Order: sequence, then C-alpha cells, then structure tokens
Amino acid sequence: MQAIELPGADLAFDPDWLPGDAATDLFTRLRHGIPWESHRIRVYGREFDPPRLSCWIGDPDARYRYSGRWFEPRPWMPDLAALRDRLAAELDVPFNSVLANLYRTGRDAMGFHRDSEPELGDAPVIASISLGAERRFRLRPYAKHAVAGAHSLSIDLPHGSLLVMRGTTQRHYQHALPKTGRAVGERINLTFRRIDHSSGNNSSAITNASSRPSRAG
Ligand SMILES: O=C(O)CCC(=O)C(=O)O
Ligand SMILES: [Fe+2]
Repeated sequence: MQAIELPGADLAFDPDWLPGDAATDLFTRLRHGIPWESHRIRVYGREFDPPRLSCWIGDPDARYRYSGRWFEPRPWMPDLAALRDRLAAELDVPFNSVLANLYRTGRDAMGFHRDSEPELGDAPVIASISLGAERRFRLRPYAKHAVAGAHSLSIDLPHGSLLVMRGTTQRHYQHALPKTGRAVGERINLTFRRIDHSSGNNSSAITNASSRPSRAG
C-alpha cells in the first residue's frame, strides 16, 4: 500500500491489490452473481433511478440508510466473504457489509458525497475495490470542514486496485465517480464498511440529508 498525501485526509492505495487474472475472474462472477438492482432514491421530494446499479450485502444487522431509505442487507456470497476476510486481516477492521455498484457505461456515475452516515461512526474506514474499466475517482474539500492546504485530487482506479479512506477523510472531503465521455466498459466497485448501530445517532438524519444532495447523480 502506498500513502497518498492529501491534507486532512488519510488515503492508501494499492494499484495491484488483486492480480489481473484473479480480478478478471472475480469481475465475471460478480457481474453474473450479484442481484443488481436500482436503489431508487428520493431527491428533493422526487423519486428516480440513480445512474448505476447497486446491491447492499452484509451481516443481517448491518442495515444501511442512504438518501433517506433503509436498505436491508442481502446475505454474503463466498467471493465477497473472502474479500471481507482478507481486508479485515490486512486493515484490522471487522467489516460487516459491502456496497456493490455497477457502472454500466461512462454515463453511469456517482455524484459528490461523503460516506458520513452516523452508523459508520466518526472516522470510518472504507475499503474500495475496483474491477473492470478504469475510471477516475475525485476528491474535493468539503467546504464546511475544509482544512488548511486542502485541495482537490483525482485518482485513476484500475482493475484490481484497492483504495482505503480512513480517519478524517470523510469529515474533510467529498468524493465522486464522475461520468466520462470516453467509451469505457463496465466497472464494478465494492466498498467494504463497518456499520455499528450502537454508535448510531438518529438525530443527525437532518444533517445527513443536507450533506448529500448530489450523490444520486
Ligand atoms: O465507485 C466508486 O469508486 C465510489 C463509490 C462510492 O463512493 C460509494 O459507494 O460510496
Ligand atoms: Fe462513497
């Protein structure tokens, strides 16, 4: 893992976390094995399909709230459980859930947001595995909590790579997976997380809603 310097953030990156062949086999199995669905969301009172397909997988108690909706986890599949166990050992974090996203074309994307749901805790560790087409990941300072020297950053996430966001990254930065006009193939992203409802603070639902107006797009 190499550290990526960014003031107020804690980022580590391994472009070759999974060997190419293993990553390709995994992509194929997940592409066909994950029950991809549209996590229809509500933004400013209107419902729509975000530009990607998703699936929330985890332990039975790892319910997840996002864009004002609760998602019940689907059960672990062997491939994802194996990745979870390897990440838990390497990063010393007992991950209990993963959000899988499928970006079908360059038009599929995720808008700027923070992974700041209260049940993730104050300083979540998010372990993000990329498979398939390389896409550009962007970080930008979160205006409300910007630190001295903070700046925007782009990281190209290749097939088989691992990006880890830790510490105050979610507090000080937003991130996004923008659309691209290039002709790109499909990409799967897996973000492993630890949901802890005992540290959840339901009163922050309002802050939460206002902090992520654009994740959908
Ligand atoms: O697709 C990516 O690389 C980012 C996904 C993401 O930010 C998320 O699932 O919260
Ligand atoms: Fe995110």
